[in-house]
Amino acid sequence: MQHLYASCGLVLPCRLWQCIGHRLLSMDASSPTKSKKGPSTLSPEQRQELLDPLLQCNWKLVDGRDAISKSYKFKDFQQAFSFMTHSALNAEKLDHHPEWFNVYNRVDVTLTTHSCGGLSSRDVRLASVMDAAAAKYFAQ
Ligand SMILES: C[C@H](O)[C@H](O)[C@H]1CNC2=NC(N)=NC(=O)C2=N1
Repeated sequence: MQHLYASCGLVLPCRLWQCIGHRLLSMDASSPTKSKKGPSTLSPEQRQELLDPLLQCNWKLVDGRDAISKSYKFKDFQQAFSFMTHSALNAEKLDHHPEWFNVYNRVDVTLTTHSCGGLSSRDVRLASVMDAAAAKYFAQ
């Protein structure tokens, strides 16, 4: 079985995806995310393990801040807005929210964690959720 990872057409074996997902879950359980301190920024090792797959799927590091961004293009406004609705509902469930901009069929997304001032596991999770939503709504 395979998991369609992201809208870039990259297909990761399900086992690899489970490995990344499992890593995210254990980070959330063991890191201060669950404590009053809130999420912490990714370590260099976590960046390599968790961010590299996203950078292969058209996510880019943002100049001048610890954030990632991606521009999605859909067939029309209806699909772009469906993607945004789906992503917004999931962002709310994750209690983690994107910075985004929409014009017609384009949605530009920037992810970072405001409370820790940089990239955390929550951004990786939300990026994965948005890529899965984009695949559902046929981003080009
Ligand atoms: C109170 C609430 O949990 C926080 O404000 C959450 C909500 N969504 C968030 N989203 C993002 N991107 N960064 C945060 O630090 C953040 N914090």
